[in-house]
Amino acid sequence: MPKIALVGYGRFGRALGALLEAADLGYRAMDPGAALPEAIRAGSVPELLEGAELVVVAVPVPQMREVLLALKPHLRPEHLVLDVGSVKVKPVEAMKQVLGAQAPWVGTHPLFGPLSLAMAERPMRVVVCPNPLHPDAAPRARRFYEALGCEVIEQTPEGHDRVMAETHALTFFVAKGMVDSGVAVDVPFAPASFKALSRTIETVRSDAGHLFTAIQQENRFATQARERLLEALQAIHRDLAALPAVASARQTEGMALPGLASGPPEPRETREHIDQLDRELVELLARRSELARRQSRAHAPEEPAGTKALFATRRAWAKELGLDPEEVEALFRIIVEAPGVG
Ligand SMILES: O=C(O)C(=O)C[C@]1(C(=O)O)C=C[C@@H](O)C=C1
Repeated sequence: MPKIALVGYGRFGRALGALLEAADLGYRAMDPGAALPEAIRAGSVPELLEGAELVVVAVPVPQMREVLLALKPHLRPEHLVLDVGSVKVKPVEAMKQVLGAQAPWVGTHPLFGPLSLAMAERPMRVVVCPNPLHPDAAPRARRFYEALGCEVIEQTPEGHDRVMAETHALTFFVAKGMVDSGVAVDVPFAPASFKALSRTIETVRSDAGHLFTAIQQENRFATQARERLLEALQAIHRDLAALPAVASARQTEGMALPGLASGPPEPRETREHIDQLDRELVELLARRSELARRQSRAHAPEEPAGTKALFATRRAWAKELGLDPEEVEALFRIIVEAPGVG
C-alpha cells in the first residue's frame, strides 16, 4: 500500500512523483485539475490517505488553506502533513491554524524543481522548519527527504523567508524584468556572465505563473528587498549618467564593486583549476549515471545502431574541439560500459 499521498499533480508534483518512483517509494496522487495516470490516481481523499504515512501538499501557496481544510476531517495522528511551498511563514501559519495539534505537520521547501530534477542536478537541498507543536515532525520529514537523496537544512519559517527574499525573490524579479523589457531572449551570442543568468530566465519563462507571484507576494520580506534593489539600481544609473564622457581612474573608482576595492582576487594556480574541473567532471558523471538509469528504466536497451550513433556524435564533438576522436570515443566506451558509471 503506498505510504505517500501526493496532493497536487502540477509541475512540481509530477517531478516529485518521478523522484519517488526512482527511490522505489510508492505513492498515490490526487488533483482534480490534472490528468493523472491510472496507476497512481486516487478518486477521493479517504482513498488517497489509506495506508499513507506522509501527506505531501504540493499546491500553489494561496490554495493551501482550502486544501488543508478538505484534508482535515480525514487526517489521523499517524499522518504527517508537509508542504513544499517556496515561502514558509504563510504555509506554516495556515497549517498551524487549520491542523494545529490534530495531526502532525511541518513546513518544507525543496530548493529544486522540475528543471533541475530533469537534469539530475545535485545536490538536492531541502529546507525543513522544525515545528514545536509536533517535535517528531521535522525528524520524520528529514528521514523522508534523505531517503530521496536530499540534504536537509533546518531553519525557522521567518529565517527561511528572509533568505528567500534576498535570493529567490530578487533573482526572479531581475530575470522577469529582463524578459519583460524585451532583451535577453534567444540572443545569438552572449558573454559568460550572461549565461549564468540565462538559466534563471529560462526558469521564469517556464514557470507555471503562480510561482513568481508566490515568491514575491507571499513572502512579507520580498517587497523591501525589491525596493532596496530598485533604489540601488537607480543610484548606480544616476552615478553612471553623471560621469564625464572621458572619466579618469579616480572618477570611476566610486563605481567599483565594494568587494573588489582591494583589487581582484589573485588568479588561482593551474593545478587548482584542474582539481576544480575534475571535481565537476565527476559530478557530471554522477548526473549522467542517474539519467542513464532513468533512461533504462523507461525504455528498452539501446539498439546497436543507437549506440553507434551515440559514439559518432561524441567523435564529432571531439573533432570540433580539437581532441582526438578515437581517444574520446574510447573514454565514452568506458563510461557507457562501466556498470557503476554508465
Ligand atoms: O528546477 C527548477 O525547475 C526550479 O525552478 C527550481 C526552483 C528555482 O530554482 O527557482 C523553483 C522553485 C522552488 O521554490 C525552488 C527552486
